[in-house]
Amino acid sequence: MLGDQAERAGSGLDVPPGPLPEGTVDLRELLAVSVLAAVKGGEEVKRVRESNVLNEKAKGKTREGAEEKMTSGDVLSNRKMFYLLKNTFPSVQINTEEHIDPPDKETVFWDRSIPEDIKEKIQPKKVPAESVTVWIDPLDATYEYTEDLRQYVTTMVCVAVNGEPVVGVIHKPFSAYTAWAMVDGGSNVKARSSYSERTPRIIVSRSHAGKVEQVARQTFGNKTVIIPAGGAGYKVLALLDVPDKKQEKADVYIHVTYIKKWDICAGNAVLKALGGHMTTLTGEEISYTGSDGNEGGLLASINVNHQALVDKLPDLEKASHKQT
Ligand SMILES: Nc1ncnc2c1ncn2[C@@H]1O[C@H](COP(=O)(O)O)[C@@H](OP(=O)(O)O)[C@H]1O
Ligand SMILES: [Mg+2]
Repeated sequence: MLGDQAERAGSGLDVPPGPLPEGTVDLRELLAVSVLAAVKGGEEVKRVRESNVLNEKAKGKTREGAEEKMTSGDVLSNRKMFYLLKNTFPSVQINTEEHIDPPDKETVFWDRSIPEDIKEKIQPKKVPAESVTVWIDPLDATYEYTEDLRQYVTTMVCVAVNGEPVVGVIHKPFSAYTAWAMVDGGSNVKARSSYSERTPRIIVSRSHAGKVEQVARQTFGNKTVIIPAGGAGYKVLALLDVPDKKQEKADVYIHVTYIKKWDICAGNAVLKALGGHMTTLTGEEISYTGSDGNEGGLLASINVNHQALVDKLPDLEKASHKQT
């Protein structure tokens, strides 16, 4: 099935097809290459997991003291995704989670094919190359990946224009599923038909939870259903209509600790394209340019009153301080 999907996404070439025009980039082409990059990265992620040789390493610690891990899945996916995008759009700023080792350069190029569904739904749209920032997460839910909890794992690409998330791709390598969306363009994924606003099921981190569980209960009531899950990509997909048996469903996604922009940009773009919202806990938009960190926590929702949720969340923040 992944084979079909890779075919639909186009394929990589090992020789350059000739330069694209400089100075401007076409967001539709960026979307097509982002889908291809997420699929190709996903193939590496899957291959390494199936080999059972992860070469797991500690990368450091989060501010909260959780161990940050890195595996061959992260490194090899990163190389594929980064060079596919960099070789196709050399003048675009690309920010990626993992370190790139220039001697390890990969010769992989886009074959210029745009998948039919993208051609049908999206019109070409040129923007200045310098206004674009691409964010790559070569393996979201690394922690769960090392525990062989494959359902949580995604690869993601996001394209921001002047800091606004505009194109998002979230790919599940182990389910051969890809969601993509472009703000004011189109998408291959949609919102569910209904959401529970009064008693929302809240999806939260299982490995970087902070105090999110206690405070969510204090804010939304003791009966609130809390779903702990890995991966920011997975948690955004939980808010949407995703045809994957292993995908849980939720009404709101909340994250209270620090998080990096490559973890959240693609989900933010997808939600925004579908009329949803991803903001800090105080309702501010997140700018996907400059620094790679997001300090204000995360609140993501779609087809519910996002502002009403924001208005409840100061309580959540106060409650979190009381708990210490
Ligand atoms: N406090 C924190 N500091 C740094 N990264 C964090 C973090 N909380 C979450 N993340 C990152 O955000 C992603 C989703 O987290 P979670 O699964 O806990 O919801 C994971 O990305 P990666 O797996 O890509 O590293 C995780 O490492
Ligand atoms: Mg990652």
